[in-house]
Amino acid sequence: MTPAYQAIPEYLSNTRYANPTDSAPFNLAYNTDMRVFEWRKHNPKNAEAGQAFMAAQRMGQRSVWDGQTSVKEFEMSPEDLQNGRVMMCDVGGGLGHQCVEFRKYRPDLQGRIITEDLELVQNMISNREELSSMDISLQTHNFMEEQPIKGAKVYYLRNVIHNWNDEPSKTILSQISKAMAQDSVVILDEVVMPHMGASWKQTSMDLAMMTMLAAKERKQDEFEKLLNGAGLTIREIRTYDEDYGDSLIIAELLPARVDEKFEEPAAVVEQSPARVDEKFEEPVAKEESLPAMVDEKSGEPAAVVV
Ligand SMILES: C[S@@+](CC[C@H](N)C(=O)[O-])C[C@H]1O[C@@H](n2cnc3c(N)ncnc32)[C@H](O)[C@@H]1O
Repeated sequence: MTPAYQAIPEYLSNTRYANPTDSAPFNLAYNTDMRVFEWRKHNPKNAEAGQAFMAAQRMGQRSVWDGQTSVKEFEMSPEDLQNGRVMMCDVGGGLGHQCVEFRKYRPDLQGRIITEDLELVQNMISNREELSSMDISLQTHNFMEEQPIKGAKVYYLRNVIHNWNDEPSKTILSQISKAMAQDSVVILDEVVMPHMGASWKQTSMDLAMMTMLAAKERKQDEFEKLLNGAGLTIREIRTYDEDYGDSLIIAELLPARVDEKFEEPAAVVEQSPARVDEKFEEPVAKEESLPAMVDEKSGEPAAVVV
C-alpha cells in the first residue's frame, strides 16, 4: 500500500484534486489500469497477503459476534429448515472467516451457510475440513453477475461495498436484490461515517479506500440512496464499534420492489420516497429514486485493507 500512499500528491495534482472515481493513486503507483482485485490475479503473493490481512484485521477489536448485537434476522422457521433454505450467504466472504466466527458464536442457529468469493481467493482456503464440519459451503461467484443463491434468509457483506464507488456497488446490490425472497434481508457490515467529527480511524479507512480503489466510506444517507437504487431500503442500523462506526446495516426490499417481484397489492408504493425523506430529511426526488429502483441493468492507520 505504501507506494500508493506516496503517489497521492502527484495523482491529485494530475486530476486537479477531484475525488477519484475511476482510477486511484494505486493505479499511478503500480502503473496499471487494473483495479486492485483484478491486479491481484496477476500478483498472487499480494493477493494472499491481502486475504490473510482481511481475515485478521479486526483482531483485538470489538467483534460483531460478541453477544451484544442482535442477529435475529438469521433465525429460520421450521419450514425454512425443512426446505434447506440458506441461512447466511456471505457475499465476497474472502476465506470464510466470518462464517466460522458466526457458527462459533451461534451454533444453535441451524441452517446452511455459504461463503462466496472469486475462484482465486477460494483456492487459498486451507481449512476446508473445518468449514465443511461446520456446514459452511464454498461457492465461487463474481458478485457483478447473477447471484446463484436464491432466497437466502440473509445476504451478508462485510467490508465489500466500501471497496466500490456507487455504480458498481449498485450492480452488486441489484444482483442480490433480484435473488431475494420477500423476507430476505441484506446485511452490510460497514463503517457508517458521521456527517461531522469523524474519528481518525474512520478517516484513515476512508483515505485507504480512496487511495487503493477510488472508493469511500459512506454516511447513512449515502447508504440509503445506494440501497434505494438497487430496490432496497434500510430497516435498521446497529452500531457495534463506536470508534470505527462499524455497524450492521439491515436492508429489506423496497415495498415497490416487493409488489413487482411478488405481485402483491401496490398500496404501499407511494411510501418509499416518503420514508427516505422522513428518516434523513433529504429531498429525495421521486423521479430520481423510482426509475433506479426498477432499473435491472444496470487497529492502526496501517490496519486498513481493501
Ligand atoms: C475487503 S475484502 C472483505 C472480505 C470479507 N468479507 C471480510 O470481511 O474479511 C473484499 C472481498 O471482496 C472480494 N471480491 C472482490 N471482487 C469480487 C468480485 N467481483 N466477486 C466476488 N468477490 C469479489 C475480494 O476477493 C475480497 O475477499
